[in-house]
Amino acid sequence: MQPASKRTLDHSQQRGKSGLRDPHRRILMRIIFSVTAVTLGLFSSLQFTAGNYWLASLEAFGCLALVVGMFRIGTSPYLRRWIIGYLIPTFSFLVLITVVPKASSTAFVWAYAMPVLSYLLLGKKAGLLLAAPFMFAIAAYHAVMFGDFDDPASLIDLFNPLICGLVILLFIHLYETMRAEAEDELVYHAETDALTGLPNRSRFQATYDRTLEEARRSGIQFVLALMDIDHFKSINDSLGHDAGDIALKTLASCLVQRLRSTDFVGRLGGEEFGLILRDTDMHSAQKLVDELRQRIAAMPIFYAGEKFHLTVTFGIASWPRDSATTTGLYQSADRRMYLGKHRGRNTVVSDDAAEADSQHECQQLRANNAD
Ligand SMILES: Nc1nc2c(ncn2[C@@H]2O[C@H](COP(=O)(O)OP(=O)(O)OP(=O)(O)O)[C@@H](O)[C@H]2O)c(=O)[nH]1
Repeated sequence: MQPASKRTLDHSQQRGKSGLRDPHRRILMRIIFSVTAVTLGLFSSLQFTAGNYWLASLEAFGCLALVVGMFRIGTSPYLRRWIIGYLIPTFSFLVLITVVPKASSTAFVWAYAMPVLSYLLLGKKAGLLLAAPFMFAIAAYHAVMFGDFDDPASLIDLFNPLICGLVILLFIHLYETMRAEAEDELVYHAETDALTGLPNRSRFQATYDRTLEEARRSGIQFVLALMDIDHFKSINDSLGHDAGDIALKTLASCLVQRLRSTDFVGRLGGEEFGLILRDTDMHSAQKLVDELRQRIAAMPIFYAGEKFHLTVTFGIASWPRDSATTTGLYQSADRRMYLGKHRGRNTVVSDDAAEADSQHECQQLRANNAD
């Protein structure tokens, strides 16, 4: 079965893209923009001095666009468009200086830089799609212009740069494939709870923060549910730590199976789990969470020929009803979960009035737990 965490990732976070991660792409693009802007600025003033006014204006315009890009690239939501918008004219320019008459005879070496840049900035698939046509154009031009197919010495001269280009493309493709896989693997382990396969606390927190940002933009409400296993210590104490581990794993797959693909579940630590229920009001969430609670209570857990059951307590809070901030919402759900424990466990607490009445009970319980 696919690991639980993979099935709970939202689309925006699914991995599969290769190349550098966005923050690194932005840094690299800013450096590339600034170097190109300085170069174009210099060339523009030289062309102006030489009297080539149209070329000077074109280069000055390019320089200006890049300066704007330097400021926008850090936060622009259209990073990919900026990259493509930069690479296509740059590669076209490199093809141009290769094919214009009396240009440098070694200008074709720029073709080797194309796959490096486009793979790093766009990833494997888009990188190949963008670099290959430009490299092919340069190779075709060389074959037509300098290939004397009757002269073996000329053919060797032609094949050397062609084969070198192919080798570079092939190795960058292989390297990027392996690098992207290794990075995905690392990120997966850094964000995943090893026992249950669920997203761990840091991944949950990142998703929770992002959900709130999205909810602020869209105005669509969501519910945060915190869940804690009841008397888990006694399971460990009576049946052993392995039985406790089996219980955690069984519980994790139950949560993943029951929730919608748009919802998100993570293990926050120990026997505590967090659930983000998107596009849901408090009434529907309470119904769903209570069904979940009953399902968990009825679910048999098998260990070493033994069958046992466990129960859980939920505290739930709704955005924006209970709080408009991540911290406030979390505190609200956490407070209610503690109240549920205090009221005898195996329950779902979402009631504000009851909560207000019992603030001091909760504080007392926390103090006891701290002791
Ligand atoms: N088997 C197992 N036990 C764990 C793991 N992480 C935490 N625990 C145990 O979970 C237990 C938590 O106990 P408590 O915090 O006292 O909570 P509880 O017994 O569930 O009591 P209430 O929450 O008040 O209902 C401890 O015994 C921890 O050792 C784990 O990964 N595996």
